[in-house]
Formats: sequence, C-alpha cells, structure tokens
Amino acid sequence: MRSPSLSERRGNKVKKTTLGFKKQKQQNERCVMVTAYDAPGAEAAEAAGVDLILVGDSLGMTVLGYDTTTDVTTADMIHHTRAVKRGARDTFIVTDMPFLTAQGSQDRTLDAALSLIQQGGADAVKIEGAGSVFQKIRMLTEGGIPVCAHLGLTPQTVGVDGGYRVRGRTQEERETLLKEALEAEKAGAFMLVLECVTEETAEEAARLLQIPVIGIGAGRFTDGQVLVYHDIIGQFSGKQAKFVKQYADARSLIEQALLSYTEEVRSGVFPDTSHTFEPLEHPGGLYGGKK
Ligand SMILES: Nc1nc(=O)c2c([nH]1)NC[C@@H]1CN(c3ccc(C(=O)N[C@@H](CCC(=O)O)C(=O)O)cc3)CN21
Ligand SMILES: CC(C)C(=O)C(=O)O
Ligand SMILES: [Mg+2]
Repeated sequence: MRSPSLSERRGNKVKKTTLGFKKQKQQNERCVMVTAYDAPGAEAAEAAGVDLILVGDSLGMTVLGYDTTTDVTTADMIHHTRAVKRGARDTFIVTDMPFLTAQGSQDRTLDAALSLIQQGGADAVKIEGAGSVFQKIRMLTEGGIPVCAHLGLTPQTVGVDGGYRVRGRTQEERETLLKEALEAEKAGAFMLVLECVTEETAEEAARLLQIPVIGIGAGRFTDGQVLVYHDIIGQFSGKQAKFVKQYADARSLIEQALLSYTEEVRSGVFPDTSHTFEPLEHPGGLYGGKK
C-alpha cells in the first residue's frame, strides 16, 4: 500500500479515502457513519472513531427547527459543514446536497457541489434519488467530486412518493431498488445510503454492489450503518423512527442542568465565592483563601 499523502496525515490519524471505504468492504469491516452539524458534535464523532461524518440535511429538523429537510439551503449546508470540519479535521466528511440542487440543469448541480466542497470543505457530497440524478452523479464524479448516492426513502421527495414508509416490500419495488442501486454504482458513486428498506432487499443490494452500502432502517446485513446524532444521544424532539436506537438521554440531562441553574440563580446559591474574582489588594484572599 502507498504511504498516505501529507494532506491525509494530520496528527496521528490517517484520514480515510473513498478507496479505503471500498477496501473496508472487501475485508468485511463494517463502516460506521454518523451525522454531525457543529464542531462539538463533530469532535465527539471523531473521538468515537467513526469512519465518516455526514453533514445531513436532517440539520433542518434536528438543529434549525424546521419540520422537513426541504427548507435547508446550500448556504446552511456550507455554514454547518465548515463548523463540522473545524471539529473533525481527520475524518472524512460527506455533505448532503440540499433539496432540488441535483435537479434541473447540470450547472445548478455543479455550482452547489462545488461550493459545498470549496467553501464548506466537504470531502464528498450525497445526493438523494434516481433517474436524472444518475447523470449528475456521473458528471460530478468525472469532475473529481466523490458522490454518495441515497436511495429507498428519500426524505426530500416524501411529498410526491408516498411519505415516510418502508421501500422494497413488493417484488416490483424491490427490483426497481436493486436496479437503481446498480445504476448508482455504474454512474460512479463511491458509496450508497439505503434508507428504510426491507432487510432482504438491502442485503441483496450489498451483495450485488462493490461499493459500500450503508443502511439506516435497512436491517442488519448492509456494509455499514448511519444514524442521526440527535437520535443517538436522545436530543431529538420529533417522532422517533423504528430504526433508531437511542444510546443516551441528553435531553433530560440538559433540561435538568438548565433547571438547576435557573433555581440556583433565583435562590442565590449560584454564584458562590469559588466563581468570584477577588481584588488584587487581598492577596491572602478576601474570602479567607477559601475556594
Ligand atoms: N432526527 C432525524 N432522524 C432521521 O433519521 C432523519 C431526520 N431526522 N430527518 C431527515 C430524515 C427523515 N427520516 C425519517 C423520518 C421518519 C421516518 C418514519 O417515520 N418511518 C416509519 C416507517 C413506517 C413504515 O412504513 O413502517 C417508522 O415508523 O419508522 C423514517 C425516516 C430519516 N431522517
Ligand atoms: C438520515 C441520513 C441518511 C440523512 O440523509 C440525513 O441525516 O440528512
Ligand atoms: Mg439527508
């Protein structure tokens, strides 16, 4: 194996590459992806040793307070990708292409992808959907931008394709999905996210494709998993999907801390002398040296 380039080697860690993810699949190593939207979240993800971070357009629902992902703009994605990048310099970052930026003209797609890479600092972009999207994947890949495809439940188009429901349940849906998965790979995608797909359909896709298939609500047998940060730590206030496993209860932890702070300010318990600066004229300590 060639030694890592300077840009890949920072600190003690070697940043993964698209080729590395493919190798991981060949060696049957599961791939771990998690979303992040800000520097502390990215730091935590990097410290946990995830393989890659997704700056998802779920940003709209988890952090920006929207009901859907379709209000999220390219400017939003750039802003948050920059923050994630500052928190996780050694981790491969994929950023979601916002609603409709992979539709219409190729110029529109190119402009959006270029700004996510150049201004945001993303290492790759993710695009939802099939059909004309495959041409966009080919164009970006040929131009040098790694693309992750996203099939199955594609939240940006739930308004026209049947809402939040599992895909690949009928023979017809299953065949369509597998055909699309193969097309995404052929178009040059380095990775595929399958969302809300039956386990056997996702397993078959992972078997058919050489690129890693990352599942969310796609069962046990994909090459890796992705979950939303706020779902994992228990800080999402919306409806919890069946595929979520919540590993902590950050919401009640945070609420408890803020409640205690509020009570202590009101009752005068906070601040006490240990939070208080002493004047220079009292080197021995205005409060008798007590800290
Ligand atoms: N916090 C959060 N987590 C996510 O996983 C997520 C977002 N936000 N925002 C963008 C999309 C939207 N996603 C969703 C949201 C809801 C369902 C959902 O309600 N699914 C049903 C399936 C019902 C069925 O057909 O059986 C479920 O009960 O899980 C699925 C994916 C996934 N993404
Ligand atoms: C749920 C994942 C795959 C996503 O696209 C997002 O977080 O926006
Ligand atoms: Mg998304």
